[in-house]
Amino acid sequence: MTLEISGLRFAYGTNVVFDALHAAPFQKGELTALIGPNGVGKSSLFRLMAGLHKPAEGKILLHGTDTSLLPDRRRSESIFLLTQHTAMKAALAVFDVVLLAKRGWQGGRATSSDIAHVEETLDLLGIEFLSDRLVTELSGGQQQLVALCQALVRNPQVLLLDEPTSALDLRRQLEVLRLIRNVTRERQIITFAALHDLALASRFADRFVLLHEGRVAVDGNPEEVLRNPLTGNVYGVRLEIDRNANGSLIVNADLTS
Ligand SMILES: Nc1ncnc2c1ncn2[C@@H]1O[C@H](COP(=O)(O)OP(=O)(O)OP(=O)(O)O)[C@@H](O)[C@H]1O
Repeated sequence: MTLEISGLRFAYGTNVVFDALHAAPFQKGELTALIGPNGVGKSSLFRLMAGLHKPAEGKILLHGTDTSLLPDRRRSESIFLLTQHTAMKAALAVFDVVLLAKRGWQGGRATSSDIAHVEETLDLLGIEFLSDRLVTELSGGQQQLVALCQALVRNPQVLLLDEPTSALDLRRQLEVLRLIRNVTRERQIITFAALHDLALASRFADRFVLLHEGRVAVDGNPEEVLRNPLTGNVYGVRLEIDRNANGSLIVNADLTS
């Protein structure tokens, strides 16, 4: 199974965000970090992939099927988008919002297997102790973990995570990205995460895709992309890349002017 993007053109009115965007196919079991400066189009690309926007031209193909032709229900079962600003406005318990996500479009009562799956997923993210708390009364980071739980419990084929660690503390950022990478491999999901912390992203992503001026500017494994001189140029910084004793990449960024 692959996801392919070809000849994608998309604009908000006269603001052209993508102009003939192409990317090499994305494979199942791979975590891709979607990177680029603010406003480059990461969230817009996610919304296009999730079918919330329609491209003016071009296609997004999942298993060779144009995703814009999939019925809404099929598309929402296959592709899950976790947005940056997940609204947790209903005064429902954590367990119930995750169960609602699990049930999705199905009517009727929750089965014992649904309940077991919700419990397992809360446990996987280490937030089973929040089960009975109202989501409206959680911290920003706790809400982000609940939203991730909603994503994982759905078992999508494509997982789109828009800045999934932005509200998390240092340890949680590492734990959550490790979990996302492991789940991606074990369940053979095609996962994308929009991330701004390139050093953190390089520790867990298989592939970096850097967006710039409506296209893919650099694409490759994290080290290749970070060492490509274009990457620093796109961000308007001088980048120096090193490795620490554990083999993790160190990313030093300096202003060029
Ligand atoms: N609903 C909208 N209507 C009009 N323009 C929009 C809308 N959403 C985004 N844009 C514009 O489209 C461009 C891409 O925005 P997008 O949110 O996709 O960028 P991003 O890479 O996700 O940014 P960030 O890193 O800041 O989250 C920006 O110029 C933005 O101002």
